[in-house]
Amino acid sequence: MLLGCIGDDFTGSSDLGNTLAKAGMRTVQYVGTPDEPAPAQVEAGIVALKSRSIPVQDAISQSLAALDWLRAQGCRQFLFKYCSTFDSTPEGNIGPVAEALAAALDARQVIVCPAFPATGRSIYLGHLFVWDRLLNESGMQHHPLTPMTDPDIRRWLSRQARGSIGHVDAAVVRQGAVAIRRALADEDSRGHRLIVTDAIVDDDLMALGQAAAELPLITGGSGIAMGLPENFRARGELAGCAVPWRGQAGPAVILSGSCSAATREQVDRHAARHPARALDVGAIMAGDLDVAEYARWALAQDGIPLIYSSADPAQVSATQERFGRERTATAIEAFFCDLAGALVQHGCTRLISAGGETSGAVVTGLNLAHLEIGPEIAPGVPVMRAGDNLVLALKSGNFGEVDFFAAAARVMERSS
Ligand SMILES: Nc1ncnc2c1ncn2[C@@H]1O[C@H](COP(=O)(O)OP(=O)(O)OP(=O)(O)O)[C@@H](O)[C@H]1O
Ligand SMILES: O=C(O)[C@@H](O)C(=O)CO
Repeated sequence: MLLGCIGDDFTGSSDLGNTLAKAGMRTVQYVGTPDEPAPAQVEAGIVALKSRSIPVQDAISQSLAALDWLRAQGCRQFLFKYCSTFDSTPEGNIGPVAEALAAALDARQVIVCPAFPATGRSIYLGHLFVWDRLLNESGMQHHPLTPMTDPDIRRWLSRQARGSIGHVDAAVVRQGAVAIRRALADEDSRGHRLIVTDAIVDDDLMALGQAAAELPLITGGSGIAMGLPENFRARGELAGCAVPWRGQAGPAVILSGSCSAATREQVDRHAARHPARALDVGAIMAGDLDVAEYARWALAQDGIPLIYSSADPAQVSATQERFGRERTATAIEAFFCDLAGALVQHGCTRLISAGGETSGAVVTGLNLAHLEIGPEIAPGVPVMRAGDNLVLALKSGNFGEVDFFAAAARVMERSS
């Protein structure tokens, strides 16, 4: 294994898998840190954790355990993948995990770059934009678990990190890899270990990737991985032949727990054309919803059934005030976890899930060890094979066009 990656959630890890596989690396996503060695042909391994919204110390220890395993597989370069909207709280977990990984690897000049231009995320003068909106005006200020209220990534990160934060701005990034390397070294000599780098378009990310060829640790969204495969290719280290992909027919079901603006639109569009049931969160909290009945309902439908808890910010706030933020999230996720298990047990072969935490719960309910990366459905969302008769699509909250769910079901059937 050449490149060892640690993802702080499951959809984000599949987003990264998509980028690396498209760029020609043989990539496997692992569900948590494996107990066994990886097969020799894996070139990029992604250990998907569910560490974005857990206590800081737990996120650090899980990430360090993942790092140990990746090192034991022979990796020489490591990537910590977090959200392109920098989802985190003033306490963490991005800064503390990045610093712990850097300390373990004795890494300096650690790039911090959540940019992902294909989905509208760019960084200019340290500020994160989602299309033409600053992060804190993009809808992310209403996120149920990690409301993002500050668009200045340097300032937000400095609240989480022990060390000071450096910055390489767009004017330097535009000059290419040599200038970036020089600027990273300058920031390092000023004592900054974590260094936010601007990136507006894919070319910026390719230049950053080239500049990072010899760096042990890189952190960011999936965009920062775009330029890395080329470094391994240039050294003649990639096998270079694609792994064949087989599509999957059979019953498809959608589970959506994301409350993002994009997902809510996708839910509305899909529900207007296909069977759909909204979950009553109060009934989940009271333990009154029968998972088996929902699974039976879904598998008896024509079309592509959708079961969702997705709700608008006012409903989410009201629910959280009534039941508590953590308790609500945990109960909804537990419901989706059990429902995913029941659906697959009774014949679902194409399972689509929306939301990172939700997808973490779904994958946990399926007891999977690893996922093979397949074709792209939308920027940042691949199909993944999870066994002989099961494929998954794990959609990050804000990704995908308005008809994403139907498109996903179609791409899942396709062989390449
Ligand atoms: N109706 C609701 N009321 C309150 N909380 C909800 C409701 N529906 C879902 N949730 C919780 O909100 C959280 C949504 O997070 P999730 O990561 O699944 O989506 P997302 O943040 O939009 O996706 P991503 O992390 O991929 O951007 C989950 O913990 C989920 O359980
Ligand atoms: O980077 C992103 O936006 C996604 O891969 C993600 O992590 C959302 O959970």
